[in-house]
Amino acid sequence: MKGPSTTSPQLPRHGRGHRHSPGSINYRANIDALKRAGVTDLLSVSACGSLREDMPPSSFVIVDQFVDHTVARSSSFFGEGLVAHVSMAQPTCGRLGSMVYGCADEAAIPVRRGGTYLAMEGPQFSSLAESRIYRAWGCDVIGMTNMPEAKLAREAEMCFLTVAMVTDFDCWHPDHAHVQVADIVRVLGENAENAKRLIRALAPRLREARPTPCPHGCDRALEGALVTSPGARSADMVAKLDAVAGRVLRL
Ligand SMILES: CSC[C@H]1O[C@H](OP(=O)(O)O)[C@H](O)[C@@H]1O
Ligand SMILES: Nc1ncnc2[nH]cnc12
Repeated sequence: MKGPSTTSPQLPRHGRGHRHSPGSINYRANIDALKRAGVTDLLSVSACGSLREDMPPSSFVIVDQFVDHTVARSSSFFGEGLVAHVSMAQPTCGRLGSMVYGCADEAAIPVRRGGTYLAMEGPQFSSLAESRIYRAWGCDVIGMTNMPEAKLAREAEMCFLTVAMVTDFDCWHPDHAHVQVADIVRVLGENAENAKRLIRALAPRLREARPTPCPHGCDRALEGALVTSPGARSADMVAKLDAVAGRVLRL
């Protein structure tokens, strides 16, 4: 979501025609490009499996926590020559969460506030044993894309929120067949209109809220996070991170 006087750009993370697998999406390029385009608030709308009986297919869940179980992705903009440690204690933006919840309520879209998203590596779906473990861990929904997206959005000082569109019961439910792509695509199609209504309702609310700083500090996440002393910073890294971290690097 871009600043007050602009429209809301959308970015299909799997590329046009769904060419990128969850593990091969260039998440850093996506977040960097959005930051350069002036985006301040990022709503991640994602198809997810449900790990709970009371979050059935077609329901929407406003995710507020993540368990990152991905293993093979670049999950930070920072590293050798420019080290930073941001907090992920509250990985989603509470202000964005309240706005989305209000919009869903007004638009009579069934939505649940709060849920933990298990990010798996994929691209294969989970085994029954894995699905049962994630349920035992207290996770609510499962997907393959929101990590490292949420971590990178935090490093880029964006307000970030995931709306999980539940499409299936993964493979743990004794009364439901295990998940298949065709079911996900069908349920997504049935819920596309609700997702569009939600986003349309959110845009004007964001425009009203945005002139004020984020009350949860998402837009200041890098303050106090850089540990590499100015004299030891790699000029290359500083140049590369001009959009993501320019605000604090120029201080
Ligand atoms: C097409 S089924 C599996 C695919 O769906 C989800 O993607 P997204 O989060 O972009 O909606 C899931 O994480 C998998 O990547
Ligand atoms: N069951 C599932 N596991 C992982 N990603 C998903 N996306 C939609 N359903 C999913």
